[in-house]
Amino acid sequence: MRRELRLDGVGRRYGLRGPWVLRGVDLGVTPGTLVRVEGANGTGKSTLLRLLAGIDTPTEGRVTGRPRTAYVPERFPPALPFTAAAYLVHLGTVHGLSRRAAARAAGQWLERLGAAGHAATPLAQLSKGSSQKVAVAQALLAEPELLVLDEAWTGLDADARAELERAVAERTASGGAVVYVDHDPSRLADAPDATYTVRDGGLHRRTEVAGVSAGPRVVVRVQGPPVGGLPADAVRIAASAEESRPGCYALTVPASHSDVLLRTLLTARPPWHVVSVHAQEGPR
Ligand SMILES: Nc1ncnc2c1ncn2[C@@H]1O[C@H](COP(=O)(O)OP(=O)(O)OP(=O)(O)O)[C@@H](O)[C@H]1O
Repeated sequence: MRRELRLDGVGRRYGLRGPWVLRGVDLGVTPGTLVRVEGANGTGKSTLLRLLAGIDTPTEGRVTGRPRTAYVPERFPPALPFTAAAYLVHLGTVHGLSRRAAARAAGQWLERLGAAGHAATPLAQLSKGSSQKVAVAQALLAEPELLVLDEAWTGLDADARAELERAVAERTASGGAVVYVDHDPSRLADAPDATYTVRDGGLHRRTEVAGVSAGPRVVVRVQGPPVGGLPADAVRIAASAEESRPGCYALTVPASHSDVLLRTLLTARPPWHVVSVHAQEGPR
């Protein structure tokens, strides 16, 4: 993702005389950031996400800077005459992958989400949870620049929920943006770069109270080359980095992002040495 996706003066209402669900919304989604959207039921969160995902257009206002976008809808339409794998390959080619690359990515995502055994199952016969895994896989297949997740964790088992959190961290680490809604306040807690509440048709940015944070964090101590600094992807993932002496850092990261941070450091050129990994203790 090279530039910001922007909503300027965006409004949406359904029908010619329907009430405005959203009005005067200005929002920039910056590359490499995670954005959470909150709000009471029926306030317009899904409406906003559909506009961000580009599957709906505003009644008024402008959307500019659209990157390659993928979307996991609140409700996934499974009644299509495809097996899970055939559906994913088809969508992968729609996203611009070759058939071979799409088949490989489909296999990898079904495996990561614990649904490899359902590759040959017709979509209509999938359980709700497996169907949700396919919905998630179709969005991740082509490594989108912007990933929009509307309650995408709902219905997933614990392993798949953790895998989706890792996938979110991977997207932002590689410079993409992720926007999500989730009913669970602890979902990716501490990880968002910005949180917005949809209220009275408008978008209100939440400012964090200093020192108060909701989710578990991990401190990773690493050692690398004394000059040159941390790999750029690691800087993007870490919530904070303290250099104690040249090349020695203590990185604090939301627990959901620790795997991706470790992988980034260990696969860097040259690789970084991980000295210790432990849960952050005490008040923050
Ligand atoms: N396709 C549509 N046609 C008509 N009205 C719609 C449509 N989609 C949403 N609405 C209305 O717009 C308002 C906001 O709905 P939306 O689904 O965006 O809210 P939400 O915050 O995502 O709700 P929830 O938390 O219940 O999922 C609601 O009053 C809803 O009935």
